[in-house]
Amino acid sequence: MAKSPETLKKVAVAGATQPPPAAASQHRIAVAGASGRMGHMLIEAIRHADDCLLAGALDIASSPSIGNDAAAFLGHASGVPVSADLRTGLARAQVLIDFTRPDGTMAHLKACRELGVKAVIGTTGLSDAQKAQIADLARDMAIVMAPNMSVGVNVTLKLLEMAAQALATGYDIEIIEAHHRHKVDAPSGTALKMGEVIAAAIGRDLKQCAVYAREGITGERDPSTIGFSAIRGGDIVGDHTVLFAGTGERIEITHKSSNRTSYAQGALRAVRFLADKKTGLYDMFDVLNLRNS
Ligand SMILES: NC(=O)C1=CN([C@@H]2O[C@H](COP(=O)(O)OP(=O)(O)OC[C@H]3O[C@@H](n4cnc5c(N)ncnc54)[C@H](OP(=O)(O)O)[C@@H]3O)[C@@H](O)[C@H]2O)C=CC1
Ligand SMILES: O=C(O)C1=N[C@H](C(=O)O)C[C@H](O)C1
Repeated sequence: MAKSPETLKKVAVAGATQPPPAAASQHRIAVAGASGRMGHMLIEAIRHADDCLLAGALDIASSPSIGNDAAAFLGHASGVPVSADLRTGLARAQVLIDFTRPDGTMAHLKACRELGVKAVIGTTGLSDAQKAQIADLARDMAIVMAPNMSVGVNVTLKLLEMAAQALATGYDIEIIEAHHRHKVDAPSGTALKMGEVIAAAIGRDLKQCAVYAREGITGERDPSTIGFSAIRGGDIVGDHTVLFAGTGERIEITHKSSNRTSYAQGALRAVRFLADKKTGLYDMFDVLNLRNS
C-alpha cells in the first residue's frame, strides 16, 4: 500500500540525520529547487547513481518541504534536510545542480562562487543580462549551462544545423513547442536554442529575425524570419518540432520527451564532466563531445 506523505516524512526523519560519508570517488551534489519537478527527478537519479551522493538540498523559504528529508518523497532517508539557507545547503557540496527560476539561479551562483562550488544550470527564461553575468561568474568557477540536458535534444540540435544549411533558401522555418500547464516561460529555452543554432547555421541573427506572435492582418510571411509557436496544456513533458516548409514538401524534425529522466541523467553527465574543470562556461555540446561533430 502506498505510504502517506506524512508517514514518508517520519520514516525519513527517523532513518538518518546526516548523509552517509562520501567515498572519495563520489561526486557530492547539492540540488536546488529540491521539491520541484526536476528537483525530485534529480534526487532520485542521484540515489541510483553509485558515483554520486546527495550532499545538500535547497528550496525557497516558503516551500513546505523546508526541514523535511530531501528524499522523503521516495520513502528514503538521505540524511539531507531541505534548507533555505544557501551556506547550509552548499556546505558539503562540490557541485550544485540548479533547475529553479532565473532570480534563484543567480543568487545560488553567487553563493557557489563564494564557497568554491561548481554549478550545473538547467533553469530557462534567463535574460540576456543574466546570461552575461553567468559568463562573468564562469571566469572564477566552472559552470555547465544548457536549456535542455537530454542527449536526444542535443543530437537534434546537430541535425538542425545540417538541415538548416541545406534548406537555407526556399524553406520557411517555424519552431513549434508544447509543454505542461505549469511551465512559466515561453518560448521554451530549448526552442530558443534551436532558433539560435539554426540562425547561426544560415548566417542570420535570431534577435533580428525571430517572430514570436501573429495576430490580425499580418501580411505575407517574410521568408527571412524564424517563427515560434508555444502550446501549453496538461502534463506534456516537452515536445519540439522544427518545420522547414518548402514548395511541394515539408521537412519536420521532432523531439519528444516522454518523461524527465533524460534531463536528470544529462545533468549527472554534466557533473562528471565538471570533475576536472576549475573555471569556464560549458554546455551540453562540451559534455557530450558534440562541439565539432
Ligand atoms: N535544462 C533542462 O534540461 C531542463 C530545464 N528545465 C527548467 O528547469 C526549471 C525548473 O523546472 P521544474 O522543475 O519543472 O519547475 P518546478 O516549478 O517544478 O520547480 C522549481 C523549483 O524551484 C523552486 N523555486 C521557485 N522560485 C525560486 C527562487 N526564486 N529561488 C529558488 N528556488 C525557487 C520551486 O519552489 P516552490 O515550488 O516552493 O515555488 C521549486 O522547488 C525551469 O526553468 C525549466 O524550464 C526543466 C526541465 C529540463
Ligand atoms: O519547463 C520544462 O518542463 C522544460 N523546460 C526546458 C525548456 O524550457 O526548454 C526543457 C524541457 O523542454 C522541459
